[in-house]
Amino acid sequence: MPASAPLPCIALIVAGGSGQRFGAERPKQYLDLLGKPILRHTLDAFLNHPRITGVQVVIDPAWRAQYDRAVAGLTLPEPVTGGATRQDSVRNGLEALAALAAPPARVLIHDAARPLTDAATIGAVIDALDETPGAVAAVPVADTLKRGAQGLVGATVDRDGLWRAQTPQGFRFADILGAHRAAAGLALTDDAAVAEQAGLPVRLIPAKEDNFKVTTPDDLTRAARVLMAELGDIRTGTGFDVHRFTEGDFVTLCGLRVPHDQGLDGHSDADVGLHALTDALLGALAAGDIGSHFPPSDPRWRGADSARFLRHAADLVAERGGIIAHADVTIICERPKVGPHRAAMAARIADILGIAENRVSVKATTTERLGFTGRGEGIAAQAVATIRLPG
Ligand SMILES: Nc1ccn([C@@H]2O[C@H](COP(=O)(O)OP(=O)(O)OP(=O)(O)O)[C@@H](O)[C@H]2O)c(=O)n1
Ligand SMILES: C[C@](O)(CO)[C@H](O)COP(=O)(O)O
Repeated sequence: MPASAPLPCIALIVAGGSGQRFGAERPKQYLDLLGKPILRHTLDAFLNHPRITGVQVVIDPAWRAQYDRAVAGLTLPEPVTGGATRQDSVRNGLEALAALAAPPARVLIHDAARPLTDAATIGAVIDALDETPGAVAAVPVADTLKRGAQGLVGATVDRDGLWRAQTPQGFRFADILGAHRAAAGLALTDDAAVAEQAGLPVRLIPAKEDNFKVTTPDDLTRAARVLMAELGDIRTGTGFDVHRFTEGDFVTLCGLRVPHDQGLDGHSDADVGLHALTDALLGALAAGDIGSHFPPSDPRWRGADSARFLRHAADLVAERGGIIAHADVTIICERPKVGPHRAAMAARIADILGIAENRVSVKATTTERLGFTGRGEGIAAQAVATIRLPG
């Protein structure tokens, strides 16, 4: 039997508040969080969710220009005008959805001021609607609760069974529309309370602490910290190396034996490219330089294959739980010509580092016959590497 199509589910994003507790010059949902308005973070979370079939935003038209900035580039239905309270704004949004030619079967009501909602929570709230008319994302209370009285502890409140309600709060559409209509005039701070008034069962969906509501400036700082931690600790290192020419008939460059009428002088195989890149990775890790890991005074490294040095640096990144995002090496010499070997060199580096070839670049330049490389006295190389460590 073919599986039935998922029921349409609209995300109703309420962004009609004025953010009095935040106290900014504009409502908090229009403030930037790491360069993007809070509202846009929220919208992206729902627009990118495969189970959400549409998004309707509720706003205060006084802030229309800010709204337009936040949704630039998106195709959304015209926003609905909010009301004096969150409850009014939600009801206005539901009425607008009810007026559609095809109202949705389900609705997820969500605060614009919760920009860090994860896909799993959205999915879990939607899934719960198969069994119950309502579902609310929530976090169990973990702290001991006190009721205050004139700055003193008046009483300790039993926290057993207590949860902190978040959004999204999901409902079967006809149920919550009726419940909101019936609750008009009451002062209820969330839609689960509206459903409760109507006697609708609402399931608690364990959610994440990171799905907090931006209410004060401290919350905005916290949200930026959470996003930065998700990005991880991104670092860039640079490396530079030089080896002089000596007698010989090949040079080793970026792990490849390149025929030439001279060789390169060095304790190891004198691979300037791999040495510069090893230093770039060590630099990104703030873990010293190639000389401190492989001292030239140590006979073990005489004539060594420099791939070993580079692999060691890559292993150090992996030991820290990191990844190598890219590596870029520039070889500086008049001769030999590097161009014909560039692709093979990049492939060799990618192989040593265990990363995709499209994350490695090998370039070459001359110095217009200027300086020691220009006079053909040796080869220099510089490298840049970017790594990402866990945040
Ligand atoms: N009249 C209102 C009040 C609130 N909201 C929205 O409801 C969500 C949660 O409300 P809250 O955090 O209380 O926002 P504000 O009312 O803006 O804040 P404050 O209470 O500090 O003024 C927010 O996304 C807010 O924009 C709304 O759409 N219409
Ligand atoms: C809906 C809500 O986000 C659930 O925690 C909350 O009720 C919003 O309003 P509040 O004024 O910040 O309580």
